[in-house]
Amino acid sequence: MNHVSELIRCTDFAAIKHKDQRRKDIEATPYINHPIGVAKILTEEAGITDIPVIQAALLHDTVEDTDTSFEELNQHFGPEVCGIVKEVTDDKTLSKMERKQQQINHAPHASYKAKLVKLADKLYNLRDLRRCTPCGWTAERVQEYFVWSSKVVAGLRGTNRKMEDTLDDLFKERDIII
Ligand SMILES: Nc1nc2c(ncn2[C@@H]2O[C@H](COP(=O)(O)OP(=O)(O)O)[C@@H](OP(=O)(O)OP(=O)(O)O)[C@H]2O)c(=O)[nH]1
Ligand SMILES: [Mn+2]
Repeated sequence: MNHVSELIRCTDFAAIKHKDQRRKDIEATPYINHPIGVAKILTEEAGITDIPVIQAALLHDTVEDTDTSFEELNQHFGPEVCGIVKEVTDDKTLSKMERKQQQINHAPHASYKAKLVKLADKLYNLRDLRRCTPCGWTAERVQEYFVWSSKVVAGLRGTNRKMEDTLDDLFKERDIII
């Protein structure tokens, strides 16, 4: 199958899976805007043309946030895409604090392709936080998310200059020393 239809298949799959999910902003933006935006950062800003990386970006939150299983991803999109999504999926059996710590610990050991998806995910979410504060979040919680993200990004360095430089500007704006 050609690359365009591979990408549309992923977009369609993710849109169906995330259909009842909304972002945490006041406007309750459809959640699918996030994976599509992560894929766009990779193609438009980071210069990535590797199709499995873009597919994984489109699908990256389906297992973590919906009823999707890795078997399903493997069946529909094959082992490479499924493997990248697995690498960027938090273990939901752990507590939130443990999950956050695991992201910091695991980041340096992720594959190059998974690191690309993680960088784009963090960049999207930090820009989103800058755009507006999620419902119920205090300014302190926003700042903590920036500080935690900077620790995850520290383990992803040396992967993509463009995304790392853009992230660094966002950290500097928040007085986070990197
Ligand atoms: N900035 C922002 N984030 C929102 C919004 N709506 C949903 N999110 C999601 O919330 C997650 C960050 O919030 P947390 O409180 O840290 O995590 P939680 O959802 O597990 O409780 C991100 O998940 P994630 O993509 O899995 O990434 P991460 O948890 O690895 O950072 C992000 O995509 C929004 O309006 N603004
Ligand atoms: Mn995400």
